[in-house]
Amino acid sequence: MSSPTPNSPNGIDLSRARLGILGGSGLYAMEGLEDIQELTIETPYGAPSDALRLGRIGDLEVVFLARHGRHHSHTPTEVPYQANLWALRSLGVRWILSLSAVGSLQEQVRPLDMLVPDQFIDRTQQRPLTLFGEGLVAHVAFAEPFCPALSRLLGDVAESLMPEGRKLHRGGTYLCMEGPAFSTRAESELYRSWDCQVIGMTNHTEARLAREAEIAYATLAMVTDYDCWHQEHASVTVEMVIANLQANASLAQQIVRLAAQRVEAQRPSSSAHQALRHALMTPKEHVPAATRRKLELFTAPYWGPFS
Ligand SMILES: CSC[C@H]1O[C@H](OP(=O)(O)O)[C@H](O)[C@@H]1O
Ligand SMILES: Nc1ncnc2[nH]cnc12
Repeated sequence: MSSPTPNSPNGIDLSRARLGILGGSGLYAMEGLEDIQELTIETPYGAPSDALRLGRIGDLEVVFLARHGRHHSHTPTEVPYQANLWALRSLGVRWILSLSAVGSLQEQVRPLDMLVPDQFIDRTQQRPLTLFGEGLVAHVAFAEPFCPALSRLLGDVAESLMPEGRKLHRGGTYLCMEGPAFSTRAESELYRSWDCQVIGMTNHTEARLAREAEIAYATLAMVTDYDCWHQEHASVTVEMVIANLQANASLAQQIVRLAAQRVEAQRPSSSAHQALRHALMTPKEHVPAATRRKLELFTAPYWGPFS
């Protein structure tokens, strides 16, 4: 492992780390990304959602990936989350900004507002639970599922750019549902009674695997609808989501560009960067060779290279 530097107080060298941007519904490309190379990467978990686009914002190297694919071909269940996270980490990504469409579960969180969540409730049923297994058990901490420093940076940038009359909400619980159908009214009311602020279908799975991949993760949730609970607003449709996303698209791109500049300047360290330090349960000599090889990307900082 590299020795500690002022940029890496927890012992990880962040001076050359890259920023990953995961684009969600309606966000299939990143404006302002320069010198783009398209990378087709095979991973131990199969192919990622699409080619990864490596480029630059200022002096920061940035990797963009459309989580549903650039033509929106993967359902929230089908997104190859494990492959996406492996591919990003293999390219040296240590921070992820996730851009996502969400429905609002609370009156004060209005369509066209944005929210930087700090918690999740997971209601998915058919998602990968881990990057590990096959003879190597890992239990990472996930009480704080989002990186506080990266979320603060993102919230500060978003707040500074929000137009009059639209609000940036800091904190709140993102309810992650399986989909692809939207919720029933009874479900929507249940999640409201749990004091969830927003609902989506992708971010919990991604954040959990990002933690295992030791990548700091923060979300810019773009509110597109009031789901189906609001008496005075029509229930969510894809048409409604896309219309409101389009209305927010250039603002979202602006927020990401400015956030990337701040990441470049601050290179924030995160406890996520050391999530595996006390999480690897299986003694390395008891891990099957094929699994050691498959998971070397994640274990090498602790166990050294596997030859
Ligand atoms: C098109 S509405 C439902 C769809 O939108 C959200 O996608 P993402 O999180 O990738 O922005 C939601 O999670 C659903 O996948
Ligand atoms: N109401 C909603 N439910 C789930 N995912 C969404 N994405 C955008 N709006 C949503």
